[in-house]
Amino acid sequence: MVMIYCSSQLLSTSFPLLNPKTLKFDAKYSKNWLPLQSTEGLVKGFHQTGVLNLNAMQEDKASAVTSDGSKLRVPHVLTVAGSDSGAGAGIQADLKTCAARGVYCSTVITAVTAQNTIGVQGVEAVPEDFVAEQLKSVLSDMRADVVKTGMLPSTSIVKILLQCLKEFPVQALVVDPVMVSTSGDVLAGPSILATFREELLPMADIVTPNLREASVLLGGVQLETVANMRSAAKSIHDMGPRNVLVKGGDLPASLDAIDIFFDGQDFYELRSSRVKTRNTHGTGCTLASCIAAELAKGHPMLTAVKVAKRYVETALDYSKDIVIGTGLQGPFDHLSKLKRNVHNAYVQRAFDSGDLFLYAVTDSGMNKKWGRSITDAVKAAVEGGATIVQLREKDAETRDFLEAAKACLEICRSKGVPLLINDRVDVALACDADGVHVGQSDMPTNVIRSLLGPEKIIGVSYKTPQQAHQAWIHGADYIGSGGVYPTNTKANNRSIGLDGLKTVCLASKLPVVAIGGIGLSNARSVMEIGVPNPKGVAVVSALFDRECVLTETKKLYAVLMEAASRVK
Ligand SMILES: Cc1ncc(COP(=O)(O)OP(=O)(O)O)c(N)n1
Ligand SMILES: Cc1nc(C(=O)O)sc1CCOP(=O)(O)O
Ligand SMILES: [Mg+2]
Repeated sequence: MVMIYCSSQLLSTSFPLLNPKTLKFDAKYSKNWLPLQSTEGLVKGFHQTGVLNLNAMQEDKASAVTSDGSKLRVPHVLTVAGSDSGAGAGIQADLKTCAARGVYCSTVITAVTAQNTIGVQGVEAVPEDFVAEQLKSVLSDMRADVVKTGMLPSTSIVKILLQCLKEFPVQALVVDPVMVSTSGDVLAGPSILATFREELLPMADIVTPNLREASVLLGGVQLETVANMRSAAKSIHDMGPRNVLVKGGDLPASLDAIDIFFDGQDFYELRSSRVKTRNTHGTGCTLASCIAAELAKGHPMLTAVKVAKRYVETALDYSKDIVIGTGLQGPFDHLSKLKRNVHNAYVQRAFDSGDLFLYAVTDSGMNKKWGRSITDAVKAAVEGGATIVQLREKDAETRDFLEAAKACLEICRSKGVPLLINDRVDVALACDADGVHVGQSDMPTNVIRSLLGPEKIIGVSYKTPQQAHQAWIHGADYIGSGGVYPTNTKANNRSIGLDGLKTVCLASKLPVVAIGGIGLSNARSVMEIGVPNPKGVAVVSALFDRECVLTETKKLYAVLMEAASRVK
């Protein structure tokens, strides 16, 4: 017998599955488990078979959570499945799903398929001993929280897996009973059916058959209605799995995608609108691995199933018109990222310090004063020679700001000019802007980087050499330094003068753009301070608090070009 001891506070914050309040529910959901005793501060549990199971994981997490942050374990799904060369399904879908859901995924490959959007051209099973070796390598060292199975091509492989799970128990086993591919190709022969029914399903915490698989498991019954699905879920539950999800994606004459979830007591009819798309290859693998990922995070089974269904629906909707392959069934985009490079045919080029040369920063108040839209102002600045644009719309409504940003992006991209958003990382993300400019009190650079990704431009405002060093350490791309001169555009702004700018420029390993009170009359002095930095000037009122933005931008560009030629 194995016992663990945890404070109730730790239980409730870190281990919802073992919270005394929910223990009853978990004992039902994972029927190998029984609570022995539940007292004020202590919970003792044991596995009926005497095998260390859920407790092993929780115990491990307990020490990880209470020790220093660097020891924190991440949720981990091990997928035991076949490789799909087309990468829409199988191991490849599982890896992408777990990555998208923020869960680590290790892989044991049971078979290699030659497969594309037309069908399965070949299957090569991995030798059984080698499947066993992969299982042992991962489970003996890496402690998976949840195992998810896909293609299991032979009875022996099922037996090897079950043996390994006895030796290295995990929190949950998710079984996607892959028997026939969506293109109709058989991936697991009839001999394996008995082993599925008699040995694998009784060990499963959830099994996720589609209509065809449910029918095969039940000896060929016809499944054509939601009522049929309910009775199928019940009959499959009788084979031993703790939960059953019968997927009705192929249900004839249904506008919705209806799945039936049965936990042994209650039925849940889960509905989502059917996404009209050819790109459905791999939805089964994806749904099961997402369930596994959510379980690994500690969510209860029904929550995991609902999140997984929503995840698949969202990914399908995002991918509904992408075109990969010539066959009837295409893959979808698990990470919802592919289209950005297809739609606009725009791939962001690397940031270059030369981009800072004439840096136009918009101001909604000035645009209103002169009766201009943001887009008209940006168009004029770009035509006049601005080499980078920042939308600094301090009092715009978020929705208006986003719409304006999208329109300005089109203008800037048509001229190859990067467009940054001031302060609002959310708006930059939503419109896929080229980057952001932030100040000292905005989001930290490393957080912005993790949100925006490695290719985006991050500029940060700094006034001192020490701060300039920080910007470099934290991974910014450039520094905005000022106010060089007094300005009316930004309230209570401390000026650092040309000397202050020079000190920052000398200390900075990053390119610097000067800002604050700069215009036609003094841009030359800024560019000629006698150090390699600054790379340019950032201006607001000198361009936008003027009658003609185009003319003023052209004039400033000419001044800067002349200064640059002198510096050379
Ligand atoms: C190029 C450039 N440099 C500095 C600033 C100032 O940014 P911040 O300190 O965040 O102040 P606000 O612009 O938000 O008022 C800038 N916007 N651009
Ligand atoms: C937005 C901003 N940031 C500053 C800083 O010192 O960081 S000065 C400034 C305003 C710049 O406007 P103008 O070109 O009209 O002087
Ligand atoms: Mg700011």
